[in-house]
Amino acid sequence: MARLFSDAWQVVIGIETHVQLKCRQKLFSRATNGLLSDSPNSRYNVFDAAFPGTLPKLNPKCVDLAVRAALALNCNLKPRSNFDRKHYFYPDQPVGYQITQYYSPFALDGTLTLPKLGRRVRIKQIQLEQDTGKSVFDYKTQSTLVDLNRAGAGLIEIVTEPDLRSTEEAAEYVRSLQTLLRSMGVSDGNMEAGSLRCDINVSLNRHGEPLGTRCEIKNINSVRFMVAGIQHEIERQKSILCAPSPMQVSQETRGFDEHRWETYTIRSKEDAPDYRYMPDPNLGTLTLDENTIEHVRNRLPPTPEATRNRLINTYGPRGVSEDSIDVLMGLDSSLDVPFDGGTISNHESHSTNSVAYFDTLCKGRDPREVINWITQTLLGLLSTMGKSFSTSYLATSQMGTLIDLVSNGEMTRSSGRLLLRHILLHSPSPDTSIRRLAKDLDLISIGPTDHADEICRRAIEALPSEVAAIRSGNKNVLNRLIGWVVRETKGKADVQKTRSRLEDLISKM
Ligand SMILES: Nc1ncnc2c1ncn2[C@@H]1O[C@H](COP(=O)(O)OP(=O)(O)OP(=O)(O)O)[C@@H](O)[C@H]1O
Ligand SMILES: [Mg+2]
Ligand SMILES: [Mg+2]
Repeated sequence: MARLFSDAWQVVIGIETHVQLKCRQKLFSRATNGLLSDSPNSRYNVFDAAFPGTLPKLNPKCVDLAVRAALALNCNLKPRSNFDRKHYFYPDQPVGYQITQYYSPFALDGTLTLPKLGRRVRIKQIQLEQDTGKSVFDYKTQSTLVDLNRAGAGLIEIVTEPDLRSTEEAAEYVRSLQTLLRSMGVSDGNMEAGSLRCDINVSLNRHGEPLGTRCEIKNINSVRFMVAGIQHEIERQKSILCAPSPMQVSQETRGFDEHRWETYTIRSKEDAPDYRYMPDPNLGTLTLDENTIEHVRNRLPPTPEATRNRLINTYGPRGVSEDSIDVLMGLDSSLDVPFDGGTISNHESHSTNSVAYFDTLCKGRDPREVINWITQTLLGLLSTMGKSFSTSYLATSQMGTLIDLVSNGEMTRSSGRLLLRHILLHSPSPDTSIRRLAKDLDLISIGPTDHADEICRRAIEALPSEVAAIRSGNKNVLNRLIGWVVRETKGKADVQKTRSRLEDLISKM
């Protein structure tokens, strides 16, 4: 009964995504964009701090990246658009307004098709705007500290029509948008670091009836939180609409409580700030002529879809599964260094790092081995260390040597794993010889030498009753002898080779 009741409701979701542009300098000032590791207030200039008399100057490189995003999302680009002031008073926004494009955004009417669920999501508009600084409340001194490093950084806000119908669709939308923007070199798209943040609008209505009133969950920085926030919002709105004396959902701006996994009221519609939008008199019209747009269009990096197809066609026949290609494509690193978006390159390496890393490693190697090392061993080790994926931990030549040492039997797989772990923990310099390091760490296998034979003989001597059991047909006991050899060689003995060596020796007894 409860199930039938809940199915009567349609879930409607629209998403506003704020994306930090991967540009060296800010949107209207020449200050360099800050990194998370920078000390507070080390990356701003007089304009970002709103000194009187300073004027904005549009950074064409931000425009260039914004145009890339709009083209990748199939938008119509407006030949002329303008900037407006949106007023609100927060300490991390010294001038008292944010410059955005309210009346006339530069891109309209795009689409993003969700690759797995197949739904076409309409993009209502994209606007260029500034980021704010950050305020941090210090409990010790009971005061608010302001960091202006992020103030004035270039953002685009990508707004969908209310086209999404479930948490699955919302999650796939954000993930595919993230992959698209990364592969276009538009943004790091790193949700945890705040370079991609979403406002999620949720409403419920009965099928066939007009849309319900939306509540907006602000500033979501992970897909998990987004899904939990939407789920909670659906239940909350349902309980209002289905109460014994049903009520209307009131329009609200809500937050997501990461500890309680619930949304909570930030402000109601009545308390909504009056932004007093007005055209910014200090900025002229942003003009985008056909030549500029064509120039960007002709040099767009391949879309994730094109890259995925290429990978499947090239490596599929050589045994690499589509699933592992999807894992690889989801690995894009978030670069530590700000990227100067002005240099458009149609080479994938700056944007789809993990793919370029994989392509390079596959030259002369079995792609199945390479994909396993990247998506299983490397990724597994990184997750136990709480680190995120990056191709910068070891150069392709070093990773290549490591893979070769294992493939050609000079090192066991478990020693290779140990070596990789050592490298991740100690970050040796890019010119360190991996073979040398493996030798220094005593990880090079014992080969098919007398030494290996001798250890197997010692195992046979040490475990006479096990040998007797094997000789009388109990083959499983061989594992105990193999275990003994592996322990004795501190994991350097190759298990397969040890097995056949022991079998050979025992059969000759
Ligand atoms: N009934 C609805 N249910 C769910 N989502 C909706 C509904 N109506 C509109 N939306 C979505 O709400 C979002 C509105 O974003 P938009 O930027 O246009 O305005 P805003 O939220 O009022 O402004 P701000 O940028 O200041 O937050 C869009 O993504 C839109 O698809
Ligand atoms: Mg908006
Ligand atoms: Mg909004």
